[in-house]
Amino acid sequence: MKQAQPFVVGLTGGIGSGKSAVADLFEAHGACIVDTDRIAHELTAPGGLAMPAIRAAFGDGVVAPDGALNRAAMRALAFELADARKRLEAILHPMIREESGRRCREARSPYVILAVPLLIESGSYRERVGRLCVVDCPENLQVERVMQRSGLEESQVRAIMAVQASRARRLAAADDVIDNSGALEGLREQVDVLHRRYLGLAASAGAV
Ligand SMILES: CC(C)(COP(=O)(O)OP(=O)(O)OC[C@H]1O[C@@H](n2cnc3c(N)ncnc32)[C@H](O)[C@@H]1O)[C@@H](O)C(=O)NCCC(=O)NCCS
Ligand SMILES: Nc1ncnc2c1ncn2[C@@H]1O[C@H](COP(=O)(O)OP(=O)(O)OP(=O)(O)O)[C@@H](O)[C@H]1O
Repeated sequence: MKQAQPFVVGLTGGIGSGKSAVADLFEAHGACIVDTDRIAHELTAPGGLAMPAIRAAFGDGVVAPDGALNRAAMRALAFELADARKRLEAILHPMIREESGRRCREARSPYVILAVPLLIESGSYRERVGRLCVVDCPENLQVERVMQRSGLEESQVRAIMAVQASRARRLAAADDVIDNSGALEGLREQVDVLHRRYLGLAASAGAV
């Protein structure tokens, strides 16, 4: 008999909005998490499947001595030159799509959280999800939190935000919105409510 597929909930939000913090809370409820940022990092780790193509496209300057992607060098290229970003995405995105699809199919929880920063921007992910959950906070908080976490300058964070969907566009596409404009503790209760909702949706969809 064919194995039922888990119900897929797409989780998105701008850089630093709090997707990882939210995903951790869903995981604590037993949901499988498929995180495309994590897959992108795996593909670009030492020996990563994407590294030969990245080296061929951009040269040794974007490769660290251990063979991993030199993320700072690549970031400088990708968020300053649209053409470089497109070439990087053309290498990574098909690999990320394939691997995230495989992980979703193999997930064995009633619903799976598919965390994708560029979900709104990408039609192929929207087709894949049964529900779209957006983590939202004001842009100045995104900037503040990313600067604190990564040591990037404000202009660097804003350059990344400039190539992402706007807050308004994300909110317009959302089925569910998690407000992360307050303290981290405020997330738990919102995730509890959504967890129950997603269990119900998964059951009606006939997922495992
Ligand atoms: C340019 C790179 C090397 C910079 O690495 P860095 O360690 O600084 O960032 P990291 O990968 O952890 O991503 C952090 C955040 O940046 C944003 N971001 C990353 N890539 C992109 C992109 N192509 N377009 C818009 N925003 C992006 C997302 O919000 C993401 O959560 C890296 O982001 C990358 O390889 N990007 C291309 C792959 C991609 O599109 N990843 C997004 C997930 S599908
Ligand atoms: N409500 C909050 N209050 C204070 N700090 C927060 C809050 N939510 C998230 N953070 C912090 O902000 C940073 C970004 O959060 P998180 O990594 O969850 O976002 P993200 O959307 O996954 O980011 P990215 O797009 O860069 O992967 C982290 O350092 C996190 O600990």
